[in-house]
Amino acid sequence: MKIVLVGYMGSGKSSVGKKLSKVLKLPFKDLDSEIEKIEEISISKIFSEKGEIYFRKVENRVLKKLLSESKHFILATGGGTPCYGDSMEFITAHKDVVSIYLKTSLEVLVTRLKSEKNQRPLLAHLNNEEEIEDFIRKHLFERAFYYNQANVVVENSSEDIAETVEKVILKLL
Ligand SMILES: Nc1ncnc2c1ncn2[C@@H]1O[C@H](COP(=O)(O)OP(=O)(O)OP(=O)(O)O)[C@@H](O)[C@H]1O
Ligand SMILES: O=C(O)C1=C[C@@H](O)[C@@H](O)[C@H](O)C1
Ligand SMILES: [Mg+2]
Repeated sequence: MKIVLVGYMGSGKSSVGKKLSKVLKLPFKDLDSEIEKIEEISISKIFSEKGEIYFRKVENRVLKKLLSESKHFILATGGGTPCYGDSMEFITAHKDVVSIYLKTSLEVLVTRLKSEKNQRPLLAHLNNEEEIEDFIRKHLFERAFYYNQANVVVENSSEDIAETVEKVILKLL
């Protein structure tokens, strides 16, 4: 089985994915880290030096390469992965892939991301909590169309990562 986690920045794909991989004893892959390995620079540098369009093309290509492998794994995607090109179609077309949308409330996303915004190039320019909230509200509204195409939706607005891992496992049974 391949499990693909989708959701907004800060929804917990990387954190939940790592824990889930330990419980299910499946290898964990993070699409952002895979891209950084292949490109040999950080995501922030890809955005600033090569631009977002370049990043989206690489992201789509690396996603397709990973999902075409016969190995089983848990993949944490980037926050924008399903929202560009044919990426979400590609994910849902694979019958050996279970896609899971980690759904997190606007309030919680703002709380989590305000201290981590500088690690995320799309948020780095925002100056205060109000701007962060306004940006995320609009962005999440646009992106929810893609996230909602996932096979399963799991709420991840609590502080407790283990609780979310349990919810995911119950949905997989
Ligand atoms: N219930 C929870 N599940 C996951 N992460 C949580 C939870 N509560 C708090 N966090 C924190 O939220 C932050 C964001 O999580 P994470 O980096 O896993 O998000 P992400 O979805 O991978 O984001 P991105 O799309 O930017 O890669 C982390 O610092 C994590 O510790
Ligand atoms: O939501 C997004 O578009 C992004 C999320 C991160 O995971 C990275 O993939 C990058 O910072 C872009
Ligand atoms: Mg991540």
